[in-house]
Amino acid sequence: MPEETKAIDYVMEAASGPHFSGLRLDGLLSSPPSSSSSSPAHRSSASPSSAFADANGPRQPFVIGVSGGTASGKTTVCDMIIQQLHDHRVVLVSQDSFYRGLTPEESERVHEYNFDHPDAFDTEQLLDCIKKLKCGQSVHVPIYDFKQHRRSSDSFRQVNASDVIILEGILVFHDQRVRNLMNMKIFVDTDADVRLARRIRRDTVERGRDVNSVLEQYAKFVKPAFDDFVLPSKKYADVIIPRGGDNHVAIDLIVQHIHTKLGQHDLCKIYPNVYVIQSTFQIRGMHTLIRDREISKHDFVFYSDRLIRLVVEHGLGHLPFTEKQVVTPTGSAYTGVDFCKKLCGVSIVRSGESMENALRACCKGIKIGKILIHRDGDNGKQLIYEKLPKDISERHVLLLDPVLATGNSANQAIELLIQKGVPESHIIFLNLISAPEGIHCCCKRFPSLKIVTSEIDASLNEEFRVIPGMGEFGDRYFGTDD
Ligand SMILES: Nc1ncnc2c1ncn2[C@@H]1O[C@H](COP(=O)(O)OP(=O)(O)O)[C@@H](O)[C@H]1O
Ligand SMILES: Nc1ccn([C@@H]2O[C@H](COP(=O)(O)O)[C@@H](O)[C@H]2O)c(=O)n1
Ligand SMILES: [Mg+2]
Repeated sequence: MPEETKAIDYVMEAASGPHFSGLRLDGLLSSPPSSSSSSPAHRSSASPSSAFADANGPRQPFVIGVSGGTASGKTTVCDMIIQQLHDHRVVLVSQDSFYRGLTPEESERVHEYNFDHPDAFDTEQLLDCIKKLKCGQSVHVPIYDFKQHRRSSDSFRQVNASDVIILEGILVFHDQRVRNLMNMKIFVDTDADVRLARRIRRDTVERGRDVNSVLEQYAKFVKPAFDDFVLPSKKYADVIIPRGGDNHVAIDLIVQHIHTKLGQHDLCKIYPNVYVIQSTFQIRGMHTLIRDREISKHDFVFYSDRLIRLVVEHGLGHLPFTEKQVVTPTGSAYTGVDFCKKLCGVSIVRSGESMENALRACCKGIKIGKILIHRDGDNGKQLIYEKLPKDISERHVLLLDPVLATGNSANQAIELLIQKGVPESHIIFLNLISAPEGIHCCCKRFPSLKIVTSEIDASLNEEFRVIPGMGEFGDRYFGTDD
């Protein structure tokens, strides 16, 4: 297959194959999403907040390299990707920012300076910057002035930690050490005549050049360096985008791919029945509020309720449905689906009761049973009280508990439901946050159980409390923590 005509999905495949396995990609490697034929819900997952921390320790940002000849549309493509990744934190770092300053002699004879040679860049500084960003540190990126051919001596651009780092520039694939930091490499492939025309327009309008100097520089340095350094680095690309920013299909596919890579928590890969709701800045904002120890009780309840509602809605998406046709007021037929009727909720008392209102708000007249697991003394003995619908074995059960910590109570509750005749696969356990230990505990014992959560936290501490967690949810929600 000629390189120019490489189908985007073919190169995508290459990107997620051996290339990725060779890199540290904690939590970013994904498996294909699974969905049951009767369940319209999509597997999606983790969040901006989990880009750096997950069950297996720090998670690194996703680094994308974008290369291509001058004026091929690199910056334009990056801007489009950033726009479409609106619910993730994305930073753009340009290789141009790392142009070396010129010596006075070089400045005097600037027309003889080759800005397209790899030596024109301070690659050590670029490497240092990307390495720091990968570790979650903020960096100061130089500001380069194309009119003066120098960096600003007194100002920098502060670039903060993010989920996605995009590094763009004509020679970002030239140095192997820089390439090795990238999780995905994109080459913007635009016809040379088009590039030259764009460059003339851009450099005369934006970079203070005249047409003659642009053409001279192009013939003397830009074109030879493209042939010697830029074009040979195209072979390192995972994805080649013909026509740059005009290629909306390619950009959509790239964005989808990045979403998938960012959206997969490791535990979701290990346990295909674990679902983490798709994170947005709204969801992250709500988590930030309810985890804040200083929040008022009123706000804690308000934002918990909002989040619980989202988890419940997502959980309902995993229920089976039947096809249903209705006639609209225009007299036309609309083919849709009918909700699953054989359904009930079961809350694990007491904190699970905080989720009952959201369930009632979503499912009119739903029956809700209760399970109370009571520790009897210090000998590990537990008493279980239950009040469950009589026909529970015929129902799908939404089991409610806002925090999954060790998984012990959840396992007892699930065991009881199974004893009552509920098939394991008919139980959906809904919670706001889950500790990895709890997920392991429940999913190993009940592999057909589904878990829907809004965030997976880092771990449990020695006191078996979820970290960072949100404290005693029931006490905070019902106001008994004073
Ligand atoms: N698809 C396009 N159609 C028309 N003009 C474009 C297109 N892509 C980029 N340009 C213009 O061409 C110039 C170079 O694009 P840019 O994205 O800055 O390229 P690069 O970063 O590769 O040098 C800019 O002035 C930009 O507005
Ligand atoms: N002082 C400078 C520095 C760089 N250039 C040219 O910029 C091109 C790279 O930027 P793109 O956005 O086009 O990728 C490169 O080809 C250099 O020739 C310059 O003209 N003056
Ligand atoms: Mg550019």
